[in-house]
Amino acid sequence: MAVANIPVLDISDPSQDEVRVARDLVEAAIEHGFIYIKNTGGDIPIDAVQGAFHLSKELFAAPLEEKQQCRIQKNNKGWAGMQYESLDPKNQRSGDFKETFNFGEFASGQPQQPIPPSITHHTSQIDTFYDHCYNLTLKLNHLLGIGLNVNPPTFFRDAHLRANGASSSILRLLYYPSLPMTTAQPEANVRAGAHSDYGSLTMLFRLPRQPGLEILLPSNKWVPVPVSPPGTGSDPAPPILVNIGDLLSYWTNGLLRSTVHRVVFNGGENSVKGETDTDARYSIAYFCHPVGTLPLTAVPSERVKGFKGKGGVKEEGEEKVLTADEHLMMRYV
Ligand SMILES: O=C(O)CCC(=O)C(=O)O
Ligand SMILES: [Fe+2]
Repeated sequence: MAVANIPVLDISDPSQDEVRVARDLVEAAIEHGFIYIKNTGGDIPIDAVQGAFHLSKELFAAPLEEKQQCRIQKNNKGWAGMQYESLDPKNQRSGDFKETFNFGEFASGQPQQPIPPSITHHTSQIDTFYDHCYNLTLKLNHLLGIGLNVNPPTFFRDAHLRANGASSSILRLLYYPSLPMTTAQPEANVRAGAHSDYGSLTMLFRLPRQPGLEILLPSNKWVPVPVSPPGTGSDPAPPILVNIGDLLSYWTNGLLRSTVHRVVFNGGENSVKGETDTDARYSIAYFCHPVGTLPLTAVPSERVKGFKGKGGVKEEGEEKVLTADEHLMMRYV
């Protein structure tokens, strides 16, 4: 059965040539919009990832009232219950079969939002994990700058630096309960409806043998994205899946691809060999956004400027330049 042919890169191996890795990253971002980053603990310690999954299980197992006290707000932070979100409302009859909890950035080690009391003893762990994700996305943004020959190569990295202002970046825990036998109607077959992500980059952590994610190919065919692609089976953790979001695609005139994806119940015709787990599924996403007030001016890269794809930033003087937050607001409506 066909699976997504997404390249696996090792960006934490110091013996690798940085420019070469950066170019491979850019080519994968152009062709697939998705890239696997080998996870050998070099950038994010393996026990930090495992710890985040344990914490996630504790959080979703907390009493309903505790989670309801933290309901998601307009600022996109907090808990959303089953079928609250519908990522593909045109094609879905019911909401996504999932619960989510969104963490915004902490300030001085403290959450800026209500946290279920059951997990308050883990707040510093959440803060640390958020920071690991933030730092890895800075590294990825730097590599994209190098790979696209942006002048200066720190252009994208600087656009995401906390020191330059607040961003809408979110660390999201996701819990997809197993499907009760009695609800096996076709419309219940969606854990997360078809969508593309809004920000610049997303990093996704998954658990071994917990498949379900699919991407839509340019040929309009859905293919599964294996959790552990060839070459990663003996790594201490599955690779981190990185994908390009709508903002970065817009900013690069469509050169970098923001690929539509969804999460389905496994066991269907698209299931990956050896990945047929039917339990509840947990995943963790970090949605990276630039500094909110940052104007999305033309990327100083010949390759980006020379690419005439769909949409894209306006030439100076042509139209109002959007800020990162204005771009996000447009995506919300
Ligand atoms: O859970 C997953 O595998 C993907 C989730 C996702 O695409 C999202 O939350 O944007
Ligand atoms: Fe997504």
